[in-house]
Amino acid sequence: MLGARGKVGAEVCRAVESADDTELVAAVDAGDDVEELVRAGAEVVVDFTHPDVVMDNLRFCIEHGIHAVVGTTGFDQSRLDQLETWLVDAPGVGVLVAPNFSIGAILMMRFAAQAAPFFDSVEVVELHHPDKADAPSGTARRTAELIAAARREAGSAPMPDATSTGLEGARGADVDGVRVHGLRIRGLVAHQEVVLGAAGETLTIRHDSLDRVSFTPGVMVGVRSIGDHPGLTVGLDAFLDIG
Ligand SMILES: NC(=O)C1=CN([C@@H]2O[C@H](COP(=O)(O)OP(=O)(O)OC[C@H]3O[C@@H](n4cnc5c(N)ncnc54)[C@H](OP(=O)(O)O)[C@@H]3O)[C@@H](O)[C@H]2O)C=CC1
Ligand SMILES: O=C(O)C1=N[C@H](C(=O)O)C[C@H](O)C1
Repeated sequence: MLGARGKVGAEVCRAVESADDTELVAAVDAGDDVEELVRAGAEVVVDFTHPDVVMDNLRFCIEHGIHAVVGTTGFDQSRLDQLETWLVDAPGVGVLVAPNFSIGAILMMRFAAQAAPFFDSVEVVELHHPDKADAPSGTARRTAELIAAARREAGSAPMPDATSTGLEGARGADVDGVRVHGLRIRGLVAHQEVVLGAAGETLTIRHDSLDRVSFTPGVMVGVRSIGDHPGLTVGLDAFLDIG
């Protein structure tokens, strides 16, 4: 485990230790020697650290032939391309990058993409605890990309928006043409709403992670599956039987 003393890392350590078919061989956090992963013979590394350090961690894992299950966010296309490049020299190694491991969040993204072509307007609102480093959240970024792809494929018209003047940021970030708004509120964990609208109606799809245990079943699916999936996989959907 990389990020073993972090909020999610601590939950993952508990899940790995309490399962019959997995063993926690190394619990590494900031300041610890990453070589411990190799000395301990880790077959799979789970990374819940920080966007600033995750790429160095993954280069280390790939170079040492260790599969990786990555929850850390802050990934854009250039980072994913970099991982693909490193993986060319390590053909047996699998890396899973999943912006959200909770089954509810994965379904929320699916439902949003499915609904998006049926409405004129779609915007994403993500709400998180204020200790979060990245904005928008990885989940919101991925949701917006999926919505944009679904609308492109359906030939949807551009979304209506008459804004011609306003304060910078007031309309959120533009991710692939989809507006994403971020709130950072003490007391929250991880929440997201996708708000869709057409003449005379709106549809709101909301997901709430109320506790970080919501992420661990999905992480365990990733840990058990990644060895059979060499190369880069983005999103846990590929390992779930959800069509
Ligand atoms: N994909 C998903 O389902 C989810 C993803 N996340 C993402 O996971 C990441 C971590 O979230 P969270 O647990 O809340 O954050 P935390 O800050 O609670 O935990 C991160 C931990 O990683 C440690 N760390 C920092 N640098 C290194 C390093 N080089 N090697 C090993 N450990 C290191 C930190 O130490 P220190 O504090 O001393 O710097 C800290 O203990 C974030 O990017 C978050 O967005 C979160 C929830 C779910
Ligand atoms: O930092 C968090 O807490 C979370 N990060 C992930 C993200 O950026 O989407 C997943 C979840 O939202 C919790």
